Amino acid sequence: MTITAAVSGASGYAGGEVLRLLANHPEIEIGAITAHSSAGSRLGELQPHLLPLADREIVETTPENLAGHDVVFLALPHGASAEVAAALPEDTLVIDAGADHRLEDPEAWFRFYRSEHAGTWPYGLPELLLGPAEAGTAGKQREKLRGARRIAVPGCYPTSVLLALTPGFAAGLLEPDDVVIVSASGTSGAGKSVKPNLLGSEVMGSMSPYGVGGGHRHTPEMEQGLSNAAGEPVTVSFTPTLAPMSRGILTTATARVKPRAAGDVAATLRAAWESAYDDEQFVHLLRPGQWPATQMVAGSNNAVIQLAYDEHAGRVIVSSAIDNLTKGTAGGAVQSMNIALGLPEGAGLNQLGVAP
Ligand SMILES: NC(=O)C1=CN([C@@H]2O[C@H](COP(=O)(O)OP(=O)(O)OC[C@H]3O[C@@H](n4cnc5c(N)ncnc54)[C@H](OP(=O)(O)O)[C@@H]3O)[C@@H](O)[C@H]2O)C=CC1
Ligand SMILES: CC(=O)N[C@@H](CCC(=O)OP(=O)(O)O)C(=O)O
Repeated sequence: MTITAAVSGASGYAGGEVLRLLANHPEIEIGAITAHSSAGSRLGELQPHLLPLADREIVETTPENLAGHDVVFLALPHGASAEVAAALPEDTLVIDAGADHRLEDPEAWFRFYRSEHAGTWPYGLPELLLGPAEAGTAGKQREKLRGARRIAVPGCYPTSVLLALTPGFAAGLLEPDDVVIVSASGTSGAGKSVKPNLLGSEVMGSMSPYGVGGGHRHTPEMEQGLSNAAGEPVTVSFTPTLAPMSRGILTTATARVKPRAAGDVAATLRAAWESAYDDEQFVHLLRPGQWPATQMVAGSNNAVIQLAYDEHAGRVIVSSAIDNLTKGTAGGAVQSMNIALGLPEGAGLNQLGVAP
């Protein structure tokens, strides 16, 4: 039986990437392609790389146009998806790439988004460790996605950070109050609309931080996933930076190691990350000494991770690289769809990185 999928926000970066992946998905037929101000245009005018879909018409994002599909992907600005989703039948699989349904705590939502919380949906990060290994609750998020009909895809920075740090927290090896994270993102993370700080002349050959001082809205999403894994509240200091590249996130996260990780600390740390990801097809712990680079994963659903123990400072340093539009958005969305529908988890996601 053919599975039909509608994609909203199809003129944008996230929606375009969902379409790129679905065009190669063996089980999916692409149905309605919707957006807003570009409704009435041909997809080829806005997404010229999606050659097989170039003649398809973009229509307005309305419940009527999204009706009648098995799956609906929402890649809309924050605040727009809750209303659209509420008008869709409960048995339609709705996968939201936006932030509206990611957070469990309405107060944290209000603090960072200044609007009413729309609710919490199962979080679309299948490899996420759910709790401390010692408490015997350390299943993974994929179990919560099987059969789900509403899924909230993580933010791109939280994907890179949670994959990097949850193994250490779930294993009880890291102090919860001394976590420092710096991530560099490609400019596509900010979406397609024109912003002065994203003009080529501002970005090319230059890097700068933004959202400095704990203000970035992904902070509570990171703390939510890390606290659940640790079984105790985790506080992070997160600073994003903008890098002169179109795609990719490189995260460097450091945390103080608990005294209980005595003995060969480096080996204890590595064993925790190995056991978390040994069986994963998309999350790869690199060979010792090899460090992540965004090119390794460009256009692919893979995440690459490496860690080192800094004995002098008593800290673990974890580096992760993802493609913000693939594993960080559309790839995570398609992977979650596969799990929800009982398809092979990697269907349509076998692309490798394109380095150099
Ligand atoms: N870029 C990234 O790396 C990531 C993005 N996301 C999330 O995905 C979502 C889309 O982001 P991104 O693709 O980057 O953004 P873009 O600005 O590139 O695209 C936004 C899309 O939303 C459509 N749109 C705008 N306003 C409305 C509206 N009122 N009703 C319906 N559609 C509307 C636009 O249509 P039109 O052009 O026709 O007006 C366009 O298709 C956001 O929630 C973002 O947070 C999540 C993770 C990573
Ligand atoms: C470079 C850049 O600007 N990145 C975006 C994050 C993109 C993303 O994942 O965000 P959502 O939570 O909106 O889905 C930002 O910092 O706002």
